[in-house]
Amino acid sequence: MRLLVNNQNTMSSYSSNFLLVPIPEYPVLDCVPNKNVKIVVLGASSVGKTALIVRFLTKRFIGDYEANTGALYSRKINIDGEQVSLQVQDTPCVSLQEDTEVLSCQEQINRAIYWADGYVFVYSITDHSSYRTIKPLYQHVRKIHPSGNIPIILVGNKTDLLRARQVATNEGARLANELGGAHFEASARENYDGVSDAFHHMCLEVSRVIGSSNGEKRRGLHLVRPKSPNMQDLKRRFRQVLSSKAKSSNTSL
Ligand SMILES: Nc1nc2c(ncn2[C@@H]2O[C@H](COP(=O)(O)OP(=O)(O)OP(=O)(O)O)[C@@H](O)[C@H]2O)c(=O)[nH]1
Repeated sequence: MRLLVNNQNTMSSYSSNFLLVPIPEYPVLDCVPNKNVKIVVLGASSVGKTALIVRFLTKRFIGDYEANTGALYSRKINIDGEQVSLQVQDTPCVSLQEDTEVLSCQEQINRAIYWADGYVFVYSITDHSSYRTIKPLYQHVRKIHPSGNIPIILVGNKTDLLRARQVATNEGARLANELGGAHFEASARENYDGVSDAFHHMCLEVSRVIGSSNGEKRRGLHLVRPKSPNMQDLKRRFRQVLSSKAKSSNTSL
C-alpha cells in the first residue's frame, strides 16, 4: 500500500486523507559510491509491507494507506558506522491462484525483483494464506536470479494481534531456514525495534554481498550506464554549429 497522511499545514480545509510522498528522495548522484543498497519488499495483500517500510524509515505507524502502486523510498542510513544509500521498493501484493501454488504477480514486481539486491518476504502471523505465498514467491525470485547468493529475510508481521495468530513462530523459523535467510517477527504497529532489527539485518547482508564483489555490482547486470549527454548541452552545441556555419557562409559571400 502507499502511505496516506493528513497534512495539517497545507490541506487543513480538506477532511479526507490525501496522497503524499512520505519520504523525500535525494538525488541519485548523491549516492554513496559502491554502497547503494537496493531492497524489495514482497508479500501477499495487507500483510503490512508499506507499514513496515514506513516504520523503519520514519519510526512512525500511520495506519491509513491507499492501494499500493509501488513507491520507491530513498534514504541515507548508517549501518555499523558506515553511510549507505538505501533504496526500498514497496510492491503491490502477490497472490496464489485458487487452490494452487501458482503465483499471480504483476510485471512491475518482476522488474523490482530483477533490480533488487536484497529481498524482504513479509507475511502476517494472522493470515496463514499469506504465509503459504512465501515459498512460491521465493521460487519465483529464484527463477529471475537462478544462481548465486541472494540475501533474504522472512518477516512475520502483526505480532500485536497475538490472539488472531495463525502462523506459529517455529513455522516461520523453519521456512526461513529452508530458504536460507533469517527469520523475524515484528509489529509495525507497536514496535519500532523489531522492524529496525529486521531491516538492519537485510542491509548488512546486502552490504556484505556488495562488498565481497569488490565494489562492482553483483551479477554484473546493474552496472551504472555511462552518462548520456545532457539535452541542454546538445542544444547549445547544435546552436553553436549553426551560428558558425551561418558566419562562414556570410564571409564567403
Ligand atoms: N495490527 C496491526 N495492523 C497492521 C500492522 N501493520 C500493518 N497493519 C495494518 O494492515 C493493513 C495493511 O497494511 P499495509 O502496510 O498497507 O499492507 P500492504 O502489505 O502494503 O498491503 P497491500 O497494498 O495490499 O499489498 C493496514 O490497515 C495497516 O494499518 C501491524 O503490525 N499490526
